[in-house]
This record gives sequence, structure tokens and C-alpha cells, in this order.
Amino acid sequence: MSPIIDIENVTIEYPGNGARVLALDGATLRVDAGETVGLVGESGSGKTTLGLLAGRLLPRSARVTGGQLRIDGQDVLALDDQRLRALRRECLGYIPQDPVAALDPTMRIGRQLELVLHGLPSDTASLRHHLDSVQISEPDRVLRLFPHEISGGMAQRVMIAMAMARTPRLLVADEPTASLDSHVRTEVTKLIFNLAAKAGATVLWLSHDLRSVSRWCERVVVMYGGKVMEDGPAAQVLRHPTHPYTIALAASDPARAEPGQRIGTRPFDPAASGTEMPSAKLAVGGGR
Ligand SMILES: Nc1ncnc2c1ncn2[C@@H]1O[C@H](COP(=O)(O)OP(=O)(O)OP(=O)(O)O)[C@@H](O)[C@H]1O
Repeated sequence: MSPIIDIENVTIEYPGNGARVLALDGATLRVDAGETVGLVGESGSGKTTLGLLAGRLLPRSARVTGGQLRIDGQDVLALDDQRLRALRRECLGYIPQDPVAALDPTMRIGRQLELVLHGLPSDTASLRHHLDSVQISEPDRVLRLFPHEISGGMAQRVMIAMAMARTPRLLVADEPTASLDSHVRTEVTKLIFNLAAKAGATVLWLSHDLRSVSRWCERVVVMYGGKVMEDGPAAQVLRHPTHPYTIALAASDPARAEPGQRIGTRPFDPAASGTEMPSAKLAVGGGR
């Protein structure tokens, strides 16, 4: 059986100020169906870029300059628009970091959910059911509201409902609790993993929160400077890290971490370790 995510040596650049930013620098990752994978790494290490790549959801300015990508066996970079839309619809659920920005400000919540459900039952009872599944109270009222009329936490629950509405095979969640108050983070994290388990979805969980990763993910992948640095069972990677960056990372022991604790840039000094790994590499030669 082919892996659900098969990223091979992918390189992605963004135009920067006079130079290009190498966001992914030969990233390789294989994930089998049913796995729960925590993708961790400091800010700028390439997690979001890799998550967006899975659905070819990258901003227009991004340029894939090398490598191969298969999602659920399909060569995503070669798909035409129609097939790409079908892949996103049939296979992928995506929960973004910023739910409010991801919702269409001009459209009521109910209408946006209806569009996601295209081709599936989308009568009021069905819409209500999807909001119930993410524990939104008064779903009938919420269906009639515009995004600016709901809180950030509610918007994130709406995004979760949309991501799960078509029972995705792969759920990519990009720090979905980062914008939430600490007291609801645990609850929302549990909700997402429970819904994913019920749907039988593979989860790629992009996070700075080591505690949530160690609690919910069976496997941990550590990124640094656009590369995968370490990859293995969560308990092993976090308890017996081998790469200098992961050693520094795991020094902030997840068991002692506060809920929502972010992984900073503090722990690892590449110069001191003798390893050259700037976190966001600048490609030589200026813009393209
Ligand atoms: N739209 C963009 N335009 C230019 N550079 C970008 C863009 N998006 C990301 N980058 C750069 O690409 C590199 C990787 O960023 P990315 O957002 O993938 O990292 P990340 O690990 O997800 O960070 P964070 O944890 O802060 O979300 C960084 O240097 C970032 O500044």
C-alpha cells in the first residue's frame, strides 16, 4: 500500500528581500494511512509550507524547485485544476492557524458549510449536525451568522467542522489551537483527535506544543531549516533524541511543559554544535 503522504526531497522557495528564502530544503516525509504525526520545529522551520504543500495550497509566490510529492498515490504537482479540486474535496481536510482569515467574510457560516458539503446532504438538519459534532451550541443561530459575528474560538470550531465534514482521509492541522485561550486548547485538541479517529483519518499535526504532541501523536517529525532532522516514535524521539536540535528541543521536557508552551529558538546553537543549519536559508543569487 502506498503511503498517504509521500514527499521526496522537496525544495520550495519564496521571494525575499533581494534574495530567495529556502522554506523547504530537500524535505522528505512518508506517512502511512492511519498514523498520527506531530510535525514540530521552531518558527520558520518550514512546517506550514510543508502542510500547505500537501494540498498544493501554497501562496502564488512560492516556487517548488525540486522534488516529488504524492498524496494518496496522486502526483499532486502534476494534477490539473479539476483533479486537484477533487483530491482536496475527497481526501484532504485542512485546519489553518488563523480561522477568521480563512473564512469568507461576506458569506454566512451556513452557506460556507453548504459549499464544503457540495454533493452531500446539506439541509438544515445536516448543517446542524456538523456544528453539533464540534460542540457548537445554538447551531441554528450560528448558521445564520457572518464570520465577524463569532468569536475566534467559535470560528476555529467552524473550521474544524468544515475540515471534517467530508470525512477526510488526511487531516492537516496547522497549530489549530495557537490562537485560542489556554483553557480551551486542551478541549479543542481532544475534539480534533477524537473526530479524526472516528473518521479514520491520518493526522499531520503541526505544532509548537510538545505536550499536545506527546499526548496525541504516535510519531514525531522534527524540522529545522526546511529539512526533516529527526523522525520516529514520539516517546523515543522526545525521550532519546539524537540530533542536536532535537536534544535541545526535548530538554524542554514535555512532561514538564506548560500547556501551549511554544518551542523557541533558544535551545539550539548551530555554531556551537559545529553544524551549519540556519533556520531560514537564503538562496544565493537574488530574486527570480
Ligand atoms: N508567503 C511567504 N513569503 C515569503 N516567505 C515566506 C512565506 N511563507 C513562509 N515564508 C518563509 O519560509 C520559511 C518557512 O516558513 P513556514 O511558515 O513554513 O515555517 P513554520 O515552521 O510553519 O513557522 P511558524 O511555526 O512560525 O508558523 C520562513 O523563513 C518564512 O519566513
